[in-house]
Amino acid sequence: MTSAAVLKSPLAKSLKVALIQLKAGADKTANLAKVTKFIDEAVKTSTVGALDLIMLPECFNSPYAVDQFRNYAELIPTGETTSILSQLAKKHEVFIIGGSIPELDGEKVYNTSLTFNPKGEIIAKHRKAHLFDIDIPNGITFKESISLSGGDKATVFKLGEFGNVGLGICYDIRFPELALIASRAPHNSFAMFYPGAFNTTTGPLHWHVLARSRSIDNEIYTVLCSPARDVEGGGYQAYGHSLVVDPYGKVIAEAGEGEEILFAELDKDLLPKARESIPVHYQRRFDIYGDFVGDGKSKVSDL
Ligand SMILES: O=C(O)CCC(=O)C(=O)O
Repeated sequence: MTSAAVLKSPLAKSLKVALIQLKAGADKTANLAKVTKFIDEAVKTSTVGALDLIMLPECFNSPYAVDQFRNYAELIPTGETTSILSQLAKKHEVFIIGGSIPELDGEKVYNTSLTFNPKGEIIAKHRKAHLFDIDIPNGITFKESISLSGGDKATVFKLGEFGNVGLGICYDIRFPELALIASRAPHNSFAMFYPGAFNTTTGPLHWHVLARSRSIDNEIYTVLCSPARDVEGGGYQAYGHSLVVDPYGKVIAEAGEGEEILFAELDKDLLPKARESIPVHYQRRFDIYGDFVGDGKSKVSDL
């Protein structure tokens, strides 16, 4: 570890974010109108000053249901959701991490997250790589692979002047490798963003622990945006609790269970402080456990 390395933050400028924790129903037009309303409101009511980035939850334009994904799936970039998010990013001159939507590509459907820059251009596209196939007796059974295909790359991209970030979707957070790839050289990301819809069984068990673990493992920010709980709607019950965790692993912002806009500021100076005081970032022993990033074998999207 050199002091020069410690002083250089991968986050060049503090980042002001809003997470939109909304409830999506069966009516896609209503879902998209709600997104527009919430984004307008976030810009107007921000408690952290002018926003740099707005994030949406997983599956914000459709129900989260394996028998519904194909009905709501859109082509990218020609579909209506892509077009609406692009216009909103441009109108408000912010980055938008567009949660995720079902994407149609040939015969396949993916769970896909797009990021737009303040000009409304797509700068990242992540297809959920790890599909949520679980079976917890007396808890929850879900099998995304019935109707979805998995992506085949880790996603890391440049968030303009702020620096690099990594992107995963929900169940992807359980696989620490994506965050490790993003946070290590040559990518040196300052944060992982995960739109996610945990549920009322695995949410209380793992949501906070996983977010804090990704932050502590890599000394980065971890940002999770969930749909709101939908008790009356009766379908899949999202956990809520959208979350921002700092590079020490401390929760700095957390939503409740209902619809809400959560604001947070990612302080650029905290990240090098965390790495300086607990220098695990510089103490890794790839000579002992191998180096799947350094050996060039990881598949990462182009920046
Ligand atoms: O990992 C979990 O417990 C929940 C994952 C999930 O809901 C998803 O991948 O959409």
